[in-house]
Amino acid sequence: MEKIIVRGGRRLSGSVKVEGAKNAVLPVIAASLLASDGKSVIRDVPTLSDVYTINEVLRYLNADVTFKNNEVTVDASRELKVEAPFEYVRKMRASVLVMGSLLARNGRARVALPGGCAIGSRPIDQHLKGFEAMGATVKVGNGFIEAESNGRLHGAKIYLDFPSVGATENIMMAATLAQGTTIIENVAKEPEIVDLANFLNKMGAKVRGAGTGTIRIEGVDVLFGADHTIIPDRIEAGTFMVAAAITGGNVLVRGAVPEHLTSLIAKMEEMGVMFEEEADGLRVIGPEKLKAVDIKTMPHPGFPTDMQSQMMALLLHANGTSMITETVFENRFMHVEEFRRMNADIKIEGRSVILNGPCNLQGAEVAATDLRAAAALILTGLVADGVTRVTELKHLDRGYVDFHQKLAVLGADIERVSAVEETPSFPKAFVADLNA
Ligand SMILES: CC(=O)N[C@H]1[C@@H](OP(=O)(O)OP(=O)(O)OC[C@H]2O[C@@H](n3ccc(=O)[nH]c3=O)[C@H](O)[C@@H]2O)O[C@H](CO)[C@@H](O)[C@@H]1O
Ligand SMILES: C=C(OP(=O)(O)O)C(=O)O
Repeated sequence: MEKIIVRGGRRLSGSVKVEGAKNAVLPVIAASLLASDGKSVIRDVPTLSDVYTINEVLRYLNADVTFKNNEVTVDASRELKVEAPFEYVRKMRASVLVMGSLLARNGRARVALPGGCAIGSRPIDQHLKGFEAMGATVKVGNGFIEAESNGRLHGAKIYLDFPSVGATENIMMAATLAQGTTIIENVAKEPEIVDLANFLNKMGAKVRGAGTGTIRIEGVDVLFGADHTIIPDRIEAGTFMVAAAITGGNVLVRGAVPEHLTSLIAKMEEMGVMFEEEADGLRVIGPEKLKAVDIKTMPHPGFPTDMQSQMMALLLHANGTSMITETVFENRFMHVEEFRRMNADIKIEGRSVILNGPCNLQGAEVAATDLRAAAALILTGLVADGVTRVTELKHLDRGYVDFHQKLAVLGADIERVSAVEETPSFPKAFVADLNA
């Protein structure tokens, strides 16, 4: 088992480069399965364990995939298999995103039921409702969901009960090859949805309205491989914005797109953090004293749930009482107990957390409960008194490339070691192109 060891007390300065977005690249790779002709080239792909997993899923399905120098190429022109087994879905829930493409290409898809995870039960009923509206029959049994259509899917009018990111993506992908027009209402508006729509349109699809509440897709007969560069990761950018702010530092987050980060910037400004837009990114200047604020997570353009735990770390260090309300996931407060181990004054009340800062944060051995919690605990370690040891780094490696090394370059006292010897080691994500 590996650990990240942080010694608190350093102000961060310098610049850090943001990778391509995990939550954009996973659906884009899944969408590349729709091309029965030509190769897709996907650029700025981060070396994350989730990317290796989705590549494995595509290979299992009979696509030809390479991953080198942050570039994924996919040739899905051969006949595809229809099944994504549990071993992949268990590792990464986003494996269910191949379902829309497979159903559209093959008329059949069989994907292991994802089950719950550390942040909630995460059903996929809205994805399935969309497939059914387009003419598929959906059956659930023996741990699998199977969707089948008698011939080609047809266009439909679909209203999502909640603007689910995954359901919007899966239905969009399925609708690209359907006969006729599909209109999806109350869709997710995240920048990753727009990135997926842009990729699909480069493949020959006709998708309009991505980024608004209604998406309209005119089905086409065939899609082709396309060349696409993934948008920068707004959650990684946000995590480094918090790292700068919590240490009272001055950091240029290169590649950060301010329009993707409006709600986070607004909240951090309320806390006293200063921002300067520069040609290649966003400069973040932390104040001497941070002010407490209240936060409620919401679908985009509301405050992102994927920044909730990192902001909790920042608010533990702010002056006053704050409340964080989580409305997107039912159980995304597992990290609260770990923060308590670091002497945080924090309590859960229903879907909210109340915290009183500034806490006299103390280094401790803590375990990451999910990927953003991993980052948040490390951020807390940057200002805690003494040494913080963070374990369960498999979560971190799903979403951050070389996180400790990037922080070290900014001046943090941080290292990653194997737990037994506590000697330096390299994370999986640092080993270039495991799949080459
Ligand atoms: C790979 C990826 O892009 N992951 C992101 C995606 O996850 P994901 O696509 O899983 O998130 P959704 O937007 O679908 O889920 C949001 C909420 O809707 C519920 N729901 C969803 C679908 C459904 O059919 N039924 C249902 O009830 C979920 O349980 C959850 O409570 O968006 C989340 C919300 O911004 C982010 O936290 C994740 O980082
Ligand atoms: C919850 C997240 O991802 P996933 O949906 O892949 O679990 C995340 O990126 O914070």
